[in-house]
Amino acid sequence: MAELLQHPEITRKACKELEEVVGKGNTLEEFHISKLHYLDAILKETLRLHPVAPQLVLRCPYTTQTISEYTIPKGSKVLFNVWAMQRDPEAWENPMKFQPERFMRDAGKGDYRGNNYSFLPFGSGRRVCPGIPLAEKMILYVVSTLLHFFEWNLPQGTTLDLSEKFGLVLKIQQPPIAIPIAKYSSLEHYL
Ligand code: HEM
Repeated sequence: MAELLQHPEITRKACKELEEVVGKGNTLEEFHISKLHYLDAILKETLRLHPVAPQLVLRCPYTTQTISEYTIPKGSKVLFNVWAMQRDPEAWENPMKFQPERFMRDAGKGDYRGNNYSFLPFGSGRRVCPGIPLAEKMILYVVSTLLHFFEWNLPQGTTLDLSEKFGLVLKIQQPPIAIPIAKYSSLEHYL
């Protein structure tokens, strides 16, 4: 939602997709979700720039391992800086720009199962997040519903600060305040 508040053109495209797939004023149902390709690309781009677990979960090898020219001694604590990997200019064009279209052009780039080492928002390997199907559906469902029924604006005279607060879980430093305006006058859309 914070990235969308910063990018009105992207929000307009997402709302247009919702109107085409769900229909003006219709309730979003589970079967619509797989048809929301642009919203899916928005989710992927958000998880690329703002991975929930920026360093994944600590790994600790049982035996000494050699990977390329690196030796990782048994018992080391290994963190993967996914935050940096997902902003690597060698892997991503204009890495600092919020551009959902990059995932529309190349669907393989947005594989959540950890096969593309430049994009690991849910981790990889045997400890990969088992909640991917639920997370993917629920985030798209909630964000799409918020966009389909409300127009969102920043309070007048305010700007959004997307600075992050690092930790095991990545958070936004200043939680954004946004004002919803109902798109429909009839109460039945909101009950
Ligand atoms: C946006 C939503 C979510 C994100 C970004 C996310 C991300 C992650 C990440 C990065 C890991 C660590 C993977 C690794 O180190 O390789 C993880 C682990 C895990 N996630 Fe999620 N997750 C999400 C939602 C969920 C949901 C909805 C569930 C359950 C319903 C869930 C259950 C778990 C569990 C149980 C683990 C530990 C797996 C293990 O260590 O074997 N997650 N998640």
